Formats: sequence, structure tokens, C-alpha cells
Amino acid sequence: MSFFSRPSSSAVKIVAPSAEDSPKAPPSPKPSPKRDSTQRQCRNILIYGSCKFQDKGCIYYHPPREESPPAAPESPVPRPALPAEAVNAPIFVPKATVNADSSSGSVQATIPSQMSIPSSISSAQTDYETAYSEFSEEHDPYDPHVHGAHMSEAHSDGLVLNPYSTGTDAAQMVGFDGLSAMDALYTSHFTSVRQPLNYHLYTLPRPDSLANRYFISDTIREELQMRSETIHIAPAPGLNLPEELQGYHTITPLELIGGERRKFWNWYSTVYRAISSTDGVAYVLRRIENFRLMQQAAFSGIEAWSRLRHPNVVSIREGFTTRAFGDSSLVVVYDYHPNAQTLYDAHIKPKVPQFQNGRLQAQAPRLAERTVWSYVVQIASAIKAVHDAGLAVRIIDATKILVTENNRVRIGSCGIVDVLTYESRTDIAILQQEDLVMFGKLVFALCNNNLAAMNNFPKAVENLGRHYSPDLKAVALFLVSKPGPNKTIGHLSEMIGSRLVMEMDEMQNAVDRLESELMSELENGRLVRLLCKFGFINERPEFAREPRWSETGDRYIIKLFRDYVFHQVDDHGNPVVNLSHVLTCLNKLDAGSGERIMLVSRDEQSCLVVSYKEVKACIDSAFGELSRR
Ligand SMILES: Nc1ncnc2c1ncn2[C@@H]1O[C@H](COP(=O)(O)OP(=O)(O)OP(=O)(O)O)[C@@H](O)[C@H]1O
Repeated sequence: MSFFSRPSSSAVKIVAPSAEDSPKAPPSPKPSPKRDSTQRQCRNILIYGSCKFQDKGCIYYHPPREESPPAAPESPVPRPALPAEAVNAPIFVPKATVNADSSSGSVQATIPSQMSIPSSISSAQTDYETAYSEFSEEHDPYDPHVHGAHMSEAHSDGLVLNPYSTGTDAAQMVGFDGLSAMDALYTSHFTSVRQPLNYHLYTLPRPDSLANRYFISDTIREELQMRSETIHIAPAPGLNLPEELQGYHTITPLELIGGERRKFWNWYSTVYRAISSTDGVAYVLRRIENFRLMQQAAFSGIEAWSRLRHPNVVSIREGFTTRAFGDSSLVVVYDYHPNAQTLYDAHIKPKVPQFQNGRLQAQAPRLAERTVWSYVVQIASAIKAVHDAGLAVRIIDATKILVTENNRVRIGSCGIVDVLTYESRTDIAILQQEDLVMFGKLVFALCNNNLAAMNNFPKAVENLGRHYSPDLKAVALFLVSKPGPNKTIGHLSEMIGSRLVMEMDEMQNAVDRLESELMSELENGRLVRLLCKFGFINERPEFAREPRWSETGDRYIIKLFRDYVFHQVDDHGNPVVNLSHVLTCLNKLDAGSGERIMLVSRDEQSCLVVSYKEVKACIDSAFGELSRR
């Protein structure tokens, strides 16, 4: 039952077509008058198992009916859409062994621990081929349950595996959903076995001189790629979670289910990631177990919170109660920030001891003062926005504040306490004062590396004073002091004014850095568009016999230019594979430089001296001609 939810979109979900709707096989190709080989077996037989034109003049060889290759259950059933040219393509034999349980419809895929396919051959290709081969052999491509079961066999430990979280054994990661956000929008259980991407393999070797100009930096690329992949990690099997919940599907726990649990207020809570069927985006569902809602009005707080947007607060989308988990649960939906850690996990949680200088040492690095100030400024800014909106945060705790890259923090789990404690109706001014005390306790916990630092207050103050500046100590003491008329978040902002300015400078610098990264991607997009034009123009099969197209005029120059860019050989006749040369040529071409180059014909009998500007004009005219056809 939804008590507060944003109006849902009118987007129509695309459903898998039923057998009757499935696309008809493309019309069989007309018998080609050009070849008269009656000895050659008709490709329609190979592809479709029969030829419609067998008795209507098809000139190719048709084996007698009993000889025609039947659709043997164990051999791959070619899909009707397979192009005829693909018939002679080498057959891909996946390394994965696929065990199909025909009775249950479930399919188990096991990947040998040592894949012999070199990963540099592009895991994307392997993904496709493995997936295609498996699907064509065993599955109805439109049966979502088959894929769900197939995927679900891949996990065994009951928790979604994050390939990037520290401490996760990468070998555990058997497979994860390889779909885009758009796929996720429409398919709730479509998953495929996928090897994790090793994105380093896609960029090397790279010319150092061009690195900063043409490619996004490794750190940002890796971070974004990790986030994107984390969103698509599939849920573990056997968790008995609802398939669909108030318009959310692919419900995946973000924390261990079972084991020791801490209570959220007086209730147990679990955090899940789920995909919204409305917009295909991943969200976080925080579920409070066994919660009985006494009054619908308790949701008014969620509505107020859903209007609050602040860069340091995890935004709320909606709240509802449900019995889908087998109990009466309260669920509040938040924005999902992939690979976010709690402040506790990032800084306070004891780390596994590691060898340093030959000795095993416990890792408990003290948080840098600069980082603490950054957190203080961000959290103060969030609290100010919340208090200005007439609300109180109610939970400012290291286990409920999320941190992502570049020390960006966001207060999570807002609004939920308002629903849980709706009956008690405490004065908002008192709750706002409590926020400040909780904030002070958080500062002590971070500076002491101890969640329970306040249990020994004198020691906590002494520790903080020993390792951090008097300014920081003053702020922490102010926050935990007794309530008073001057003790407001506004007053705190005045106290930390100079740090606010520093934080603002840092943010402006960060924006500048991101903008310049974006500029480099801009260049890449430009070059890819240019390469696409080349792809459209060069070697079009329908013009293969039309010399006017490829061997004369504009297109001939383009053809020779492509040889100049990509097909140069060295003195020994070996291919020159020089990315710098390609990028330089393409950039000059795109800019229409007046610089002249010499293009040599393939038989080396003629040569042309042209400028990049002229080649550019040729490409534009050839592409324009194609687009107009
Ligand atoms: N909005 C969110 N976006 C991304 N991850 C989140 C979000 N909210 C919570 N998480 C992740 O979900 C996991 C569980 O969250 P939770 O708040 O239960 O933390 P916890 O450390 O398990 O605390 P507790 O032990 O009190 O339950 C954490 O790893 C946290 O990083």
C-alpha cells in the first residue's frame, strides 16, 4: 500500500513477445541468377531446415527430405534472423559448460577456473559469443525465467558480490548481470553469465603524449566503470525475496542476510538495491521488518523529505508498507550511490592487519584533519538545509552516512525515524538540538577512530586535542555542549566560516578538473563520429561492382586516405600500428587542415597529393550522397 509516492510515468513497459508475436523469419532470399552451381547446397536448408523455393525454381542442391538436417535437439538451433553470410563463420565453442535441467527449466553455467581465452581478445566478444551460444542451444530467448534461474545458480553465498569492494575475493565473482540501465528497465530477470571487464586491456598501448588530451583519466574512468558494473551485479539465489515490489524488481540485498545484526532504532532493518520499472534506475530500499503502521499520517514526514534536495543528503523517493516479504514491513526508497561505503566502514571499522616493512601491522590510519574538516563542512551544510526546511535529521551516525569518491559524504536513512516515532511527536526544536549533539559525537568518533569514543569523554577530548587543531576541538565541544539559544546550526556555520571557503575552493577545483576530463571525451566522440563515417562509406557491398563508387573521384581519395591512415607498412612490409599517427591524421582531417599529404595507390602506380581539407570535402560529399539515398 503506497502512502506517498511520486506520480508514476506513463511509460509502457515492453514485454517479451509471445510465440505468436515472435518475428517471422525474414523472406527467403531470391534465387540468385548470378551463380549457377546446382551442386552447392541451398543455404535455406542450412539456415531454416527447408527451402520455400525448392519446387519453385531454386537452383541450388536440395537433399532429399530425410537427408535434410533436422533440428537436432543437441545441436545449436540457428536463429531465423541469422544472416546467410554467417553460415560459413567459424563455430564458437564456449568454455562454459552448460547444464540444462529440462524438467525445471533451470540452467546452470559453470565457468572453468582457468579460461583459456586470452582476455585481451575482448571479453565483450566472449560475453556475446558465450551468451549467444548458450541461449541458442538451451533457451527460449524470450523466457525470462530461464535466464533468472540460469543466473541464480551462479552465486552461493547469499550476498551480492561486489568485485570492487575490498576484501571480496574476485574469484567468487562467477557472473553478474550484464545489462544496461535500459535493459533493466524492461526485463526484470534477464541476466547472463559475464566475465568481469578488464578495462585496462582496452586502452593499452597508449601514446603518452596524447594521454591527457584524448582520454579520460584512468582514475575517473575506473571509478565510473566500477559504479556502472556494481549497479548490474545480479542478486544471489535462494534469498526468497519478492520478484516485484511496488514497481521495483531485481531486489538485491546490500548487506549480509543472517549473522549478527544491529537494530535500527527498535527494529531490524535490511537495505536492498532494486530497479524501478518506471525509469529503469537503481534505488535503495530500506526495509524495517515487522513494523505496524498505526496512522497513515505518519507518512507525511516522508513527503516533506522527498521535497528536500541537497548534495549531502541521500534523496528520498517514496515510502510504503508491504507484506511482500512475508511480514508487515515499512519500506523507504532512496537514491542509490553505487560503491558508497558508510563512514564507519571507510574509517572506523578495524582493518585486517597487513605486512609493512616485513612486520604485520594493524592498519588504523588517523583521519587527516583536512578530511575531517571537509566532512564537518558537508554535514553542517546538510543539517542546515534540513533545519531550514523545518525538519530534523534524527540519525547522524557513522554507520548511516555514506562516503563516495573524493570524500563526498551524504547523510542516509533520513525521514525513516519520523515514521517510526510518529506517535511520540517531540518538539522539532528539541530534535534539532539532538541533531547537533549527534553531530558532535560523530566528530569525536571519527577523530578517535572509535564509534564508542563518547563512553570515555575525557579521554576522547584529550585524544582529539592531541592530534587535531584547537579549532576542530572547539567545534566538537560546541556541538556536544548543553542546548542554548546560541547553539544552532547557523552559529556553527559562522564558527567554521574560513573552512567553508576552503571547501568551496576545493569544490570549484574539482569541477574544473571534471570539465577538462569531459573535454577529452568530447574529442573522442568527435573522432568516433568520423570513424563511423568512414565505416559507412568504405567497402559498401552494394557498390562492389560499381567502380564509379569506390574507384573514382571522391571515394577513391577516401579509400587511399584510409590506407594512408590505417594500412601503412614499414620498410620490411610489416604493418605500422601507430595510434598517434591515426589520431593525428583524424584530427587534421576533422579540422580540415591545409597540410598536404601524398596518397599512393595500392598498385603503387599512381599517387595523388591532396590536402586534409580536400579529403574532408570528399568525405562530406560521399556521406551526404549516402544519406540522401
Ligand atoms: N543510498 C545508498 N546507496 C548505496 N549504498 C547504500 C545506500 N544506503 C546504504 N547503502 C549500503 O548498504 C549497506 C548497508 O547499509 P546499513 O545502513 O544497514 O549499514 P550497516 O553498516 O549495515 O549498518 P547497520 O549495521 O547499522 O545495519 C552499507 O554497505 C551501505 O554502504
